[in-house]
Amino acid sequence: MGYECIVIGAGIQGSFTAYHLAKNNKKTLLLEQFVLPHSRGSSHGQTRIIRKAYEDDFYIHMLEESYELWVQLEHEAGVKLYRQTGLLLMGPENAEDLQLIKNSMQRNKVPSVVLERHEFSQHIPSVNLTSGNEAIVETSAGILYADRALRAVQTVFQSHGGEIKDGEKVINIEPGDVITVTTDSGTYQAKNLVITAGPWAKTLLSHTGLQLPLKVLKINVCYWKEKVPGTYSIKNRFPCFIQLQPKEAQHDIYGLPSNEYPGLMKVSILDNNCDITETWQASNDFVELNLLFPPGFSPLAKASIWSETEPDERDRQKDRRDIDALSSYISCCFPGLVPVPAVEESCMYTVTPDKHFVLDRHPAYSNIVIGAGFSGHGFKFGPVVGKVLCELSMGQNPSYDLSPFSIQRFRANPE
Ligand SMILES: Cc1cc2nc3c(=O)[nH]c(=O)nc-3n(C[C@H](O)[C@H](O)[C@H](O)COP(=O)(O)OP(=O)(O)OC[C@H]3O[C@@H](n4cnc5c(N)ncnc54)[C@H](O)[C@@H]3O)c2cc1C
Ligand SMILES: O=C(O)[C@@H]1CCCCN1
Repeated sequence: MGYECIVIGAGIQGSFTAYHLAKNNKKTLLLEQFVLPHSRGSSHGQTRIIRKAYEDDFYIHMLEESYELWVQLEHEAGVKLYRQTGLLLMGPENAEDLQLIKNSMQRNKVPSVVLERHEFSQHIPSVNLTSGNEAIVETSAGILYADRALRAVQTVFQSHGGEIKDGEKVINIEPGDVITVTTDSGTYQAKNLVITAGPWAKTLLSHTGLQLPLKVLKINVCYWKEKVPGTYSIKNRFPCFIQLQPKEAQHDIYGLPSNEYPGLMKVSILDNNCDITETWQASNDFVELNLLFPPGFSPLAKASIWSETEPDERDRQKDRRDIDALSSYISCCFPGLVPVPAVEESCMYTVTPDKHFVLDRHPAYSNIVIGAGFSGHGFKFGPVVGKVLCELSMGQNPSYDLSPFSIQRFRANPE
């Protein structure tokens, strides 16, 4: 029995693609290697940030629709998926990335409030603003309930006639006018295929003869205990935050208000778009990042903050340098937290050299569509990513200019 479309990978991107296909009356099969729900890819966990604080207008435009589609899913599934908390963005005055974000927010009329240094502690008493930093709050940002969202989108997909087969790993793909997909327990055929395999994208694409510059990084996700429970909680109206660091630090820090584990706040590290591109060609085991801290922080010279990993072997990676860097930051700026992580979890980023996604057709097979390389910031875009991958798969013109997300951009001499 053939399908109009098979989607490989039931993370947030594949699930939303399948959802849109089924809503367009396409007979769709969603294949997932693990039994659902699982925590071995990139879409698990209770929360993700949704924000419009981006440097690029195209992300902000996509997010405008994404917010609407999240609300639509809330109505369809009858569950609450979004909670407005605001996003506190802190960074060195006149830092280029902060200025670019501020400018694009202003250009796109993203609701925000500048917190002057003298009024900062009155509004956010539990955070020490680093000297020489400025702060801005994006008021409409918030959190998405990730696990709940994944369940909701899969349920609505099934209610539109979509079929999910979990616990079935795809082991081969034979391209053609009719594509044959072989799993460890069956063979399926379809006119179209969408590959949204997260950290396993490289392995799956190799069956189609395509190599993309994707790196899989293991991320330590840490939760820190509040000295006084509730200090940084959603109930106390504490926002999500992103701390931009000086360029030389090559990593930024972010956090979400305490919510999922009562009394514990999630604070982790993110890279700040610097030198991953430069180290791309290096065949070392780590992405080399030079860490440099603002005054008061313990300097760590030329440390590797994230381990590159094989997605099936991430638990073997035990690098802790990012945790040391976080402890220093927390001691300095979040005095209400115990600077030793209470819970450590892990997740994976699949990053492209420029941190923009891959949303494109396969260069050799136009009936194979690829969604990959979400580079640690793709969850919030799920509804729109699913929509454009569905449009590409149905042979329609996509609703957005997808040139920032093209495969062509990785070619040494793009035509
Ligand atoms: C710690 C962390 C924090 C993040 N924070 C944010 C945030 O605040 N805001 C935000 O917007 N984004 C955030 N992200 C990014 C976001 O979560 C990811 O971009 C997104 O979840 C990627 O989804 P995906 O569907 O591409 O991948 P995945 O969720 O990994 O899904 C891919 C699926 O494909 C399946 N698969 C792979 N190979 C096969 C095969 N051979 N056969 C069958 N199935 C297969 C996998 O098992 C997996 O379920 C964060 C990510 C991490 C790790
Ligand atoms: O996509 C986001 O908004 C977050 C920012 C912090 C790092 C993880 N991703």
